Amino acid sequence: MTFHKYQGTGNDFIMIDGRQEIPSWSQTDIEQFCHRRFGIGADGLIILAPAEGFDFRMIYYNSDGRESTMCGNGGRCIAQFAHDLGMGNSFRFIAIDGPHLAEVEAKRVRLQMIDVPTIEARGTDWFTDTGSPHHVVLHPNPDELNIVTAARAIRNSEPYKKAGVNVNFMTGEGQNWEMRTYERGVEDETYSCGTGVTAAALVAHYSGKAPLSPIHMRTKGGKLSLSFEHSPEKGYFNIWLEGPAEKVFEGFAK
Ligand SMILES: N[C@@H](CCC[C@H](N)C(=O)O)C(=O)O
Repeated sequence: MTFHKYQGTGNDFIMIDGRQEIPSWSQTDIEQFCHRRFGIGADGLIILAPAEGFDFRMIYYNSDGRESTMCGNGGRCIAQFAHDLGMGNSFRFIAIDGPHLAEVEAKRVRLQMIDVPTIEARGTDWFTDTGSPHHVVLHPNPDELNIVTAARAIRNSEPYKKAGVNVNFMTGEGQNWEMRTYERGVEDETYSCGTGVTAAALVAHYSGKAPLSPIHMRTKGGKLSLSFEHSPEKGYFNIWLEGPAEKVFEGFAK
């Protein structure tokens, strides 16, 4: 099979052009492709497939080989992939959480995220769904945290235990924030998470610590920005995630 490798702020994906044929791989196959020692290595695998009425469909698998919910960095990378395949500069595609718009310019991609009507307080933390489920913790110094231990304790507790959750630790004020993310389905820290940045930035605004859009979020793999509008009736809407996305290499795997 021919594959392409993309990264968006260090969140990395195996990208497959499924326009002619959609591969029918097992969970074990995909887990093996994503393995960083015995495979190509990636946080996830994405298939660009045809979709009637849209430029393409995004099919996303976590590195555990299971199909999952929306991936924001994956959505930005697949738009860059579509651009590199000669499909244009702006796209309307369908993903598991619904339609998305994306705009590509000079290896930067803006992706419209789904509306987020609600953010729930969970003790002193927060929960929201930005296409994928995210638990958000305001933490004074995420850099000093043993993130795997801290995140797994939350991920494996109620109410998340069965379906899992992504866990984010963030700090900052005003328009400049930083965060670290533990991803469900990778079951480890990743360098960045687009739906996680979206969740964290919206929580920063909702909790009153970041009154203005856009919010700039530094992740382990680079900076992403989130712009949005908010009203008490609708919650968050017109949400755009922006940052770098690029092809790293392509190859052939047996
Ligand atoms: N890396 C992603 C999130 C991918 C989905 C997540 N691991 C889940 O299963 O919820 C992103 O950039 O949003």
